Amino acid sequence: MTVRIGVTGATGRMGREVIAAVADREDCEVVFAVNRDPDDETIAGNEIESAEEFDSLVVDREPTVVVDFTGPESAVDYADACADSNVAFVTGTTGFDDDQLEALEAAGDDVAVLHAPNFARGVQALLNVVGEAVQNLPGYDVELVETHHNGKRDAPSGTANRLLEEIEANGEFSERTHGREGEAPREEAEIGVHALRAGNITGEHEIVLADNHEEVRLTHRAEDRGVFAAGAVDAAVWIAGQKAGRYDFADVISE
Ligand SMILES: NC(=O)C1=CN([C@@H]2O[C@H](COP(=O)(O)OP(=O)(O)OC[C@H]3O[C@@H](n4cnc5c(N)ncnc54)[C@H](OP(=O)(O)O)[C@@H]3O)[C@@H](O)[C@H]2O)C=CC1
Ligand SMILES: O=C(O)C1=N[C@H](C(=O)O)C[C@H](O)C1
Repeated sequence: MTVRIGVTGATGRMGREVIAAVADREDCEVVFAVNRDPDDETIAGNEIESAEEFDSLVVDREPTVVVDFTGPESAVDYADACADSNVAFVTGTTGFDDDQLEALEAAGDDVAVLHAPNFARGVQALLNVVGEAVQNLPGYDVELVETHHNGKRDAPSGTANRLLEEIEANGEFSERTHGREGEAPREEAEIGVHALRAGNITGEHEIVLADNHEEVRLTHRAEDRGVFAAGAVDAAVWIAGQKAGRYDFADVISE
């Protein structure tokens, strides 16, 4: 069965990559690609249509799944529309607040919804090992540095937040300190969190664990956005066979 994919945020950095990744495969196809502000451009042979047409495109083109890389507010709207039309929803969008996350989760009562802040398999591996590193090094200082391009809106990154949850679940920490300025000595059990924004850097996450005699650095560096798009399309093909519920990229990888 060919998985029919609708793409949102089609002319964005990630939307373009998703369309290109689908074009490289034989098990799926793009049935529509929308953007808030479409122009006459085509991407890998796909016309870009207006996001205002989303609801009718979902009915007329019968996608199996929508893949979304936009912004939190629109991702929630798209998830709601998919839930109403019995279409699965995969989103890599980050920067959701608690209410938006709750709304996204609610869509999972009706259809399969997969939300992952990072579709790189290497980040999944990093998530698997970071807790163990923290457990093995009790009392070590932990700092997290994430570096992204100058167009990124949210900070810390969605991936950084996910890594922080993993770190906090595996050690005794007091608080997150976001950057330092002025008289700001390090508190013993704090986790320092630092967001760098520069140029066109695709995405780097580094966790530093150190005491006064040694340091361990766990680093993931995405070389290009194709790695995220490939994971998102893997997730879209995988979710086509799933029942309603909330899923994670780890569910895709574990099969
Ligand atoms: N999970 C993962 O692996 C990854 C996640 N991301 C996340 O994906 C998201 C998008 O990133 P990126 O592609 O770099 O961002 P871009 O700004 O390049 O693209 C976002 C796209 O979404 C559209 N958009 C934004 N807001 C709305 C809205 N309210 N309604 C409709 N369309 C909207 C934009 O349209 P317009 O042109 O009109 O502004 C644009 O086409 C971010 O949250 C980012 O953190 C990014 C990379 C990997
Ligand atoms: O905005 C980006 O570019 C990225 N966002 C994701 C995040 O917020 O974690 C994933 C990746 O690092 C690229």
